[in-house]
Amino acid sequence: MGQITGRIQQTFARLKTEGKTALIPFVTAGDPNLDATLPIMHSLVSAGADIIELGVPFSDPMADGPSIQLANERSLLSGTTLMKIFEIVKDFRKTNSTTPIVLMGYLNPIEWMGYEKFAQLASQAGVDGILTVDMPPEETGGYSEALKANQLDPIFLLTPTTTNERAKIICEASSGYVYYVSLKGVTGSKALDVQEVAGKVANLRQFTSLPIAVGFGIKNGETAKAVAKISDGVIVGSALVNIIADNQNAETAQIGSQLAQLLGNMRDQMDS
Ligand SMILES: O=P(O)(O)OC[C@@H](O)[C@@H](O)c1c[nH]c2ccccc12
Repeated sequence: MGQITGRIQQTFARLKTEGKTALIPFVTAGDPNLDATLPIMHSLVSAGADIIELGVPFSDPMADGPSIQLANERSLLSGTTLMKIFEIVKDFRKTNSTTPIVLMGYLNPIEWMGYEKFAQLASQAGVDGILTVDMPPEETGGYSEALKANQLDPIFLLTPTTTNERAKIICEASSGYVYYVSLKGVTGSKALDVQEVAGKVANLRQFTSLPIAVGFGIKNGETAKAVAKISDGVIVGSALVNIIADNQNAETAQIGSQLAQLLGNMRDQMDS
């Protein structure tokens, strides 16, 4: 008990020795359908993903913009549940034992299942970290404890309006990495000010030695490269989810290759 499996820590340690920044794609599990998710995950890894953020669909995803809201709808329509997501992760682990998986979502489905049962099943499936958008780190009431007891990293969000006082609390409650939200607004927003983000990330370093990954508004190789220079991880969501939407009636292999094209370009630019 209490032993950290540490796939996330190991990944960041490896990247550090390679002089690279983590590339972290987000897709909603079950989008456009349940069968597509496993091959999509493998495509993302082949294209250079270091960690996969897998969205757990929810009917009222208030932090999400239109693209990911629609992904949530497609996923729920295709019958995605937490239990089915655990099955997908289990299948993924049959051939990939190294790429960390972070489940990303809202508290409601997790509360329904109960923290302890959720944490046990997620861990058994091969999940590594949990990011619950609407869980404030100050009021974890057994949530973080249940995760940690099951070797899961609790990951929390920091935003441009987070005060230093709260940043300290959030960093202390986190393990694995912390997620810096680059701008005010919802997912899939337009412009990200790299200079401003650089200043914020530098400020956060005083509160944590954990890796700091940045998400929101990164949609091409150029921005990915710029953000990679000033952070430890580049998170890309809506740009990938838009590709899934545009190809939702295509063969899964086609979706995978389209996603790999964008992600591979980001990888190349980040590493160059
Ligand atoms: O979509 P963008 O702008 O590329 O940002 C990543 C983001 O989508 C992903 O990390 C995410 C999906 N849903 C969220 C809810 C809250 C915070 C972050 C997220």
